[in-house]
Amino acid sequence: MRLAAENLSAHRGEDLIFSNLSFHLEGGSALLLTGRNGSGKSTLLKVAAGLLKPASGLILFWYDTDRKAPRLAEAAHYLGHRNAMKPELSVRENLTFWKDFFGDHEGGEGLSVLDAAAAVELETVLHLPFGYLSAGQQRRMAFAKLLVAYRPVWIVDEPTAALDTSAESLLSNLMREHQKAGGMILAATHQPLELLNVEHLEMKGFEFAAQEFVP
Ligand SMILES: Nc1ncnc2c1ncn2[C@@H]1O[C@H](COP(=O)(O)OP(=O)(O)OP(=O)(O)O)[C@@H](O)[C@H]1O
Repeated sequence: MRLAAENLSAHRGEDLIFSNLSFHLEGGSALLLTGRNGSGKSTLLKVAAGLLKPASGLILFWYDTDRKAPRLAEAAHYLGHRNAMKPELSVRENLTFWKDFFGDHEGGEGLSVLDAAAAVELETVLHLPFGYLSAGQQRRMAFAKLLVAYRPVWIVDEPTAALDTSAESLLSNLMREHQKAGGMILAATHQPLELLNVEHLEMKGFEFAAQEFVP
């Protein structure tokens, strides 16, 4: 498994947020994006997840040496700032929806809804409307969405924001387990995540990008 980003640049509105970024990742490794607020971390993750079109460059993903995915997004889960759960549906209904909607990607199998909830230590609140959970419980449950359907790549934006230290280490541990099973992680964070085989990329923001841009 291999990922290559070549000369990526992206705009938000009129502003060039980053330019000519390149990185390479192998299965089991992680790219950790750091940088001040507004420096472009979420923008880069959205480009990787196929939610924003880059102004230039490409992201390519290979399952093995000679088989390329049509798009990285098809092999990836994306967990953004928002949890993407319906507040009025129960936790079980939300996770069941996502499990059916995503289905498993080749190469692995997602956990059952109960096992995924147990993995984030919330199996006792499956019957509650998602909207009743605390902010930290909601974030943990949103993370369980990554577990119910298999994807080799996890793209996660501030996955542990608003979490207490024990939940932070719980999710870090689940991310390391994903890496040990050969998975890849792209993460933006202000907290230390303690992932394995980490490449760091510090985002600098658009003032810097404008100086660097070579169209
Ligand atoms: N829809 C938009 N239109 C115009 N500008 C935008 C839009 N969305 C974001 N931006 C700008 O793009 C820049 C990069 O934002 P981005 O969310 O990628 O930063 P970030 O590094 O993830 O920040 P944070 O650490 O606060 O999450 C910011 O200056 C932001 O104001």
